Amino acid sequence: MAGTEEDQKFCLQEVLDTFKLCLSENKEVYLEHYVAGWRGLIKFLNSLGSVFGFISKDAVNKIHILVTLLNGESGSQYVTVQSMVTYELENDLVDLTKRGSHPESGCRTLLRLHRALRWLELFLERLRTSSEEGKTSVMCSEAYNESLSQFHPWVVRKAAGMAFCMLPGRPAFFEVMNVGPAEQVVAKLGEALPLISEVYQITEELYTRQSLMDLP
Ligand SMILES: CCCCCCCCCCCCC/C=C/[C@@H](O)[C@H](COP(=O)(O)O)NC(=O)CCCCCCCCCCCCCCC
Repeated sequence: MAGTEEDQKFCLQEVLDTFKLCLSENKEVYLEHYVAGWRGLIKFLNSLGSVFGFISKDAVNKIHILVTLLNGESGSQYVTVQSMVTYELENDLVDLTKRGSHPESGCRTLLRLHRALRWLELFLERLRTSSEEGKTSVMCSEAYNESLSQFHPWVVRKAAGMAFCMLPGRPAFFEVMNVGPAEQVVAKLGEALPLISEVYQITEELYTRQSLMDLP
């Protein structure tokens, strides 16, 4: 079925463009574009094969929760991450210390993606500075161990570790990024990373300020 979203090829440029759109003039993070950025990344993950299915399934679930909130009757409160946080906190829509009546709040859902964004930042930086012989599986697991893994139970860490071993080598990986020869991929990564870092940093500061870093 040509033309469906699933069929469209991943393109790093597209993800870059989406992350560019994420920040408003006064440095608020637009939820719509944040979610679209993740959608693009998941397209990439899906093109790597079904061993990554359990990862993309969880990410798709989380995106779905956020999109439902965005399109719901209080959608106007979810335009930016900042407005979402204010709205959910003011209306007691967040389980702050233990899981209760709001297991799928926007705040806790976004926090999971936010933690994964740190992994992405570390991984892409390794990829950008790697040599031709660099092993993507090693870069990926190092980035994971430095970030996301601390939030995952043993069984998830184990499954993730096994999936990383199935990652294609650097040349095939670069090919899937779909932006031309290796030097161009490296240049595009260099463009994308500051944008991803800034979105990460702004969210990190907001969540820290509001004591939302440990949402159950
Ligand atoms: C390219 C290789 C991709 C490797 C992806 C590395 C991340 C590994 C994450 C493993 C997550 C396993 C699934 C389960 C997760 C959940 O338990 C856990 C906690 O949620 P809960 O509190 O609701 O229970 N969820 C999470 O931590 C969120 C994980 C979201 C992962 C999104 C990963 C998307 C990866 C996109 C790859 C893009 C590559 C970029 C190249 C340009």
